[in-house]
Amino acid sequence: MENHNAPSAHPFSDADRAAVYQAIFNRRDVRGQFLPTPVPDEVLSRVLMAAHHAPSVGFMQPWNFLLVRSDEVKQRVHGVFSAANREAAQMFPDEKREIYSSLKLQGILEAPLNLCITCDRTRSGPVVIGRTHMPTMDLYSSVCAVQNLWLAARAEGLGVGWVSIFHEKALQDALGIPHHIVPVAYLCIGYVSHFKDKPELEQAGWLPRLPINDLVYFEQWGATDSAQNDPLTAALGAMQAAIQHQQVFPK
Ligand SMILES: Cc1cc2c(cc1C)N(C[C@H](O)[C@H](O)[C@H](O)COP(=O)(O)O)c1[nH]c(=O)[nH]c(=O)c1N2
Repeated sequence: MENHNAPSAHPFSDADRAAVYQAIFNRRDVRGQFLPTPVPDEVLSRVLMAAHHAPSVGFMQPWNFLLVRSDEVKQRVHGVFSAANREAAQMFPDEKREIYSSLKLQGILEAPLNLCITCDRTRSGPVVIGRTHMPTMDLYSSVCAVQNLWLAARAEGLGVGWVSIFHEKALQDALGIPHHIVPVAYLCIGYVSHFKDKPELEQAGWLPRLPINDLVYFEQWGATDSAQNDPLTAALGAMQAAIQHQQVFPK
């Protein structure tokens, strides 16, 4: 993993670079392995600050961070999840419904900390640099904050699980969020007994990880390198196989 071609101004050592990839490749969506150990404020302040340093369209910073620690509020949110989850199960075809119902899809009550990351779509007025023609960019900015927090949390040894099985209005009401503020992500956060090696949905046979070479196009939509002789295609294929066999980016 040595970076022989790094320009001289490259600020990361090989070890630092490897640590970034380690956080990315060993991050997991955690639903079931939470420990009750509280998250110290020093650690929490670091992951929240990482979220606050995410990119945002027009530097809009449309996020807020609503921390939930009380059992009473968690129970309310869990009720909102349960109602939506019962409806969700009915939406899947018969052959998938049984697996769906067996999946654990949240750790709201077990995680010592819950966090709702929101998007205030009005934050810097109606005209925002970069959002003039694609209005959803503010929502994507809040998602960038989620991902920053998720990776920082992994580096801290904290598990994060994203729960999105809610009626939006019911979640807003449970948390006292005004209806013009979008609850982008409801996250369950805490130390964990272990991180799984693979996504739980992959392990459960729900879906496999897609081959990256089916997703990379050249010059025009849909144009994969079907001859498989492009060096990038070869490198990506080899890397995906190695990751699948845990040969690179070990924990
Ligand atoms: C926008 C969004 C929304 C959700 C999720 C993720 C994202 C990005 N995920 C987690 C998701 O299932 C998980 O990321 C994938 O299965 C891949 O697994 P890893 O995150 O790599 O462990 C998720 N998981 C879950 O158990 N309940 C949920 O409601 C959701 N919702």
